Amino acid sequence: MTVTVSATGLTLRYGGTRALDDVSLTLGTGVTGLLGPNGAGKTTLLRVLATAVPADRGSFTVLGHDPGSAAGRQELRRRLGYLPQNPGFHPDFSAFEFVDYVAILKEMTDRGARHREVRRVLEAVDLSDVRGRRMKRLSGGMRQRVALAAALVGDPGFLVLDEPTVGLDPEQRVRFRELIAQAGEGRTVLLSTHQTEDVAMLCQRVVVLAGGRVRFEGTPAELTARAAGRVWSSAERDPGARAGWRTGTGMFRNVGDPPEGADLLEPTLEDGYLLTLGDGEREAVA
Ligand SMILES: Nc1ncnc2c1ncn2[C@@H]1O[C@H](COP(=O)(O)OP(=O)(O)OP(=O)(O)O)[C@@H](O)[C@H]1O
Repeated sequence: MTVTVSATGLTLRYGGTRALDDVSLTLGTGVTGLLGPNGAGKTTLLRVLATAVPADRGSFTVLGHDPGSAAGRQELRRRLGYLPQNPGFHPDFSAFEFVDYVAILKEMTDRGARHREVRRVLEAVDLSDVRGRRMKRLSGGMRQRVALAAALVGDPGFLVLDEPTVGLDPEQRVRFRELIAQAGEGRTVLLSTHQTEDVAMLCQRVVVLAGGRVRFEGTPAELTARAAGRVWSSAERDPGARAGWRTGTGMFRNVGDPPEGADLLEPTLEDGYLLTLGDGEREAVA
């Protein structure tokens, strides 16, 4: 993997809360998923990497740019696309006006070139037909796509997406996956999500964060492999299971340390994720 983003010892406190606690990681081109329970520090990490908030300690570089200096920060921001958790929309802006507004903030001063770029990114997210429609009249899924289009303005090398698929219906979610996969070709994309399925379907790499610390960094297959031999079927909930539930077949699916001779099942990425978290943390999983 050619490293494009590298972070060392990132630490950030909010009062008594350590939102990030000595986080080190590396990213390469392609899509990396960031998983973690509520309050794990995902949004904080994305905000730090997007230079929206400085870390108390630690350092990082993005595409060779070090935000430690004003010049490095500016270069980094020029190469960055950021879709925050709650992008603020002016409800009366049209989709075109919203993306154009972001393009102006991204220093695109030539009106003609800027408008061509706005049309290009709206086309990329399949919204050319509704570009004149007011934001307040777009569906939630369309609004998310407008926000993605805005993040894609200027062809950024590093794309940071904070829970981009939240609130989307299954069809929109799949459509969004297509767009993110396309965006990940030749770019570094880091997206946070609570959907282990998004990670299994989309990501080449995955980072698990809990309590502000990195608990896992690797491929989705490696995270899934953590649950190999640790998922089994039984007629009743196995008391030794860390998690267990009756599935649609009527049988229980148990995750944990199986008894002798258990009827083992194929693990999923979600199983590997659950086993990576501690007991208290697992309860916090959304
Ligand atoms: N501005 C802030 N002021 C005080 N505490 C904060 C602030 N932002 C985050 N925190 C705290 O830092 C910790 C990490 O929060 P963060 O939002 O990064 O987690 P998250 O993994 O994104 O959670 P979620 O999945 O719920 O969005 C939490 O304990 C949170 O309450």
